[in-house]
Amino acid sequence: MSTWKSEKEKFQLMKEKLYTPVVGDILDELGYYHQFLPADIRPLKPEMKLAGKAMTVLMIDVFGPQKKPFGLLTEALDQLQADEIYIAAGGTKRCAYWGELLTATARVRGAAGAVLNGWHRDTPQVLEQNWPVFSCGCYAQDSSVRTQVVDFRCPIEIGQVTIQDGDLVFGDVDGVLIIPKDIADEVLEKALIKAAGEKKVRKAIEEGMTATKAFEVFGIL
Ligand SMILES: O=C([O-])CC(=O)C(=O)O
Ligand SMILES: [Mg+2]
Repeated sequence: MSTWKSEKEKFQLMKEKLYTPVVGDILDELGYYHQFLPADIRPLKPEMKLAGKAMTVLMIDVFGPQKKPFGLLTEALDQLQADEIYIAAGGTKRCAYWGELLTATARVRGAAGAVLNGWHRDTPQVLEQNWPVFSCGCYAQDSSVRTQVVDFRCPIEIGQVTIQDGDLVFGDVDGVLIIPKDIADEVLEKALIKAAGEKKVRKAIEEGMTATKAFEVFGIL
């Protein structure tokens, strides 16, 4: 019996009660050592948080005008589902992979956010939509003559992490974690327990307990 009644409630709970450090600790505990995306993938604003299911997107470099500009980009966007996160990788980051109009398209479909192993552009127009975008930073160079989406809902890799379509994506100011779908519920239940434990440790320390004693008593740091 899980702590949440629906997927929606699960993602809400993740955003309210969990933070990436505590979930990363549980993944380590279970032997999953390579689940954090590289540290240069950051939220546009520190308070942005995202939790949802990966909708994976594969990009490549192209050079010059294309027979089908952007490749399968619009098709990928138009089949995004509620609570999914558009997560794109591939190519050598020669241009923006995301912007104002892509944000609007994904947002009105109920998608939960975007994660790019690349740049975004239209920063003020993305920020005013108040919707979580995580990227390597901003750079306005256009994509139409430099990249294409060649596939989606296929495996992708970012840094040391392999991401399958449907894996859980969890992001906050400290980074972005990929939680493999087969172990996600176990990881989240354990993380909720650890987060509650961390609160107790902090309280004990604030009331005078030494770090050594706290670790001995609670086994958490
Ligand atoms: O063309 C792009 O790379 C993205 C863009 O400007 C937008 O979404 O508005
Ligand atoms: Mg634009």
